[in-house]
Parts: sequence; C-alpha cells; structure tokens
Amino acid sequence: MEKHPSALAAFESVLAAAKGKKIVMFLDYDGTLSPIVRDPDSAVMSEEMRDAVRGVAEHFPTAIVSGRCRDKVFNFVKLAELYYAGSHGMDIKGPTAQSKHTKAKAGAVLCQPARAFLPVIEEVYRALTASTAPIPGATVENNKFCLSVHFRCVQEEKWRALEEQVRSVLKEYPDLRLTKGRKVLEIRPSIKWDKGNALQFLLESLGFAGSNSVFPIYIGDDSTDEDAFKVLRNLGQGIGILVSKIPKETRASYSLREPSEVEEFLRKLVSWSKESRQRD
Ligand SMILES: O=P(O)(O)OC[C@H]1O[C@H](O[C@H]2O[C@H](CO)[C@@H](O)[C@H](O)[C@H]2O)[C@H](O)[C@@H](O)[C@@H]1O
Repeated sequence: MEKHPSALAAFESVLAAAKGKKIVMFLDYDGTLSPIVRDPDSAVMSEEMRDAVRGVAEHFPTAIVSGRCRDKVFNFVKLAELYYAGSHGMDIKGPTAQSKHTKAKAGAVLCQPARAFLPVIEEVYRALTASTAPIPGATVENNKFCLSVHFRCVQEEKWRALEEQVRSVLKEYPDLRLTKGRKVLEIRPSIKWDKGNALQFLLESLGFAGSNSVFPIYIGDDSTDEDAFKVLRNLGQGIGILVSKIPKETRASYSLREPSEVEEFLRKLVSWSKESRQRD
C-alpha cells in the first residue's frame, strides 16, 4: 500500500488538505460500511457503524452511493438524514428527514437518468433468473435500474458457463452493458452515468458547483468506485479512499483495510470536527 497510505496513519495530512474547506462525505455500502458476506440479503451494517455514520452526517453532508437499489440500501443503513444514490448512482434521493445540509424539499427524488430502461431491466431480470436457474448457487438481484448476477456461491468450475449464459442473454439487449465487481456480474444501461456522475451531481445539488472551498471524501472498495475516484482526481479536489486489504491498481489516494477501519476513520473525523468547533 506504499502508493496509497493508510488514511488513518496519514490522518493529519488528510486534515491539512481539508483545512478551511467544507467536507462532503460519500460512502459506498457493501465492503465499505458492511463486510462482504455470502448472502447479499444478509449484508447488514453494525449498530456501531450506523452510529459512526450518523455522527458524520451531523457534521458534514453525507451520501451513500451504492450499486444496490436505493430502497434496499436505505433499509440497511436506516438513516433518514443522508442522501442516497442507488443503482450505481442512477437513482438519487435527498434526505427524507429535514437536514441542515440541504434546502431541497425533504425526500425529493433528485435524479433518475435511466428511467426509460425500467421495463427492459425487468424483462432482463426475468430472462436472467430463468437462464441461470440451472447453475447451483447463482442468484440474480434486481437493483431497479441495474441487475447483479452473483456467483460467490457458485463452484469455480461453473463461473465461465455462468458468464457465457449471461452474455448470451445480453446479446439481445445492446443498450445494456456488463461490468464485473466482487464475485458479481453487473448489468446496467449503457448511458454515460456512473458513481462519478452521481458524485458531481450531488456536489452541484449542495451548491458546490465550481467551488474551490469543498473537500469531497469518497470511500469505496469496488471497481465501480473507481469512477468516483477518477472524478476527484480530475477535479483536483478532495480524496478517494480505497477499502482493501491488498494493494490494487486504483485512482484513490489513500486506503483503509476493512469496514472496521472505515468506522475508526469516520469517528476520528467527527472528533476533529467537534474539537475545531470548540476552538472557533
Ligand atoms: O456499490 P456497492 O454498494 O458496493 O454494491 C456493489 C454490489 O454489492 C453487493 O454485492 C457484494 O456484496 C455482497 C454482500 O456482502 C456479496 O455477497 C457479493 O458477492 C458482493 O459482490 C450487492 O449485492 C450487489 O447488488 C452490488 O452490485
């Protein structure tokens, strides 16, 4: 991790870079706030992590940016004061509770750039569920504007057959594209919209378009989070933090090893913010 030092060990450098700027926090869900588990429906978040995220949201505007469908990730996180960007950022909603960080109407849906794809996603969900059924352990998750075909519980010898099956269904749908995550094949509309666009959209919604006084921090563990890390690099603002135990090619600047370190980082940020409020 030489090139991507620990965000905990380098905490003072992070603070120095953020000095005098408004922090905006972006958090991926699976593998970042909750540990990776075999059953996607059991990827719950601990009470301690919820408490840490709640603390962060009291101090900084905070968004969850996930590949999951928005309702599902909300049901895991259960914090009404956050922004939620589900379906890899293709479904963005503001806080449902009144929040001091937004002037928008509570709970307003802010952006759904792939609305036109809803019927086709439903159709492909049914087709993939049927065509992957003979492969033991394969499951298809409907994430509203995108789909996930999970193979964590599939025997390794069957992975190739599963991918071929998925690709053969997708041949009929040239407007959809396939990307790969952590033991998951992700199918989504071929529109130019990803977690990076969601990050930019949220910064604009919060009134930070073209501002030099904002410091976005994006924490994520998966390949789709790289789109957000790239946006931060291009903007030359804020930092990306990759959650990984092993060194990886990434556009993030820092790393954290696992969700427990994410929690520690969030708590340190809150303590620092409380102390600086007392000093001011
Ligand atoms: O953007 P994210 O919030 O990280 O979502 C990416 C995918 O996360 C989930 O799958 C991953 O986590 C599961 C639970 O730990 C694990 O079983 C699976 O193998 C991982 O790929 C989610 O279920 C997918 O729909 C998301 O696309």
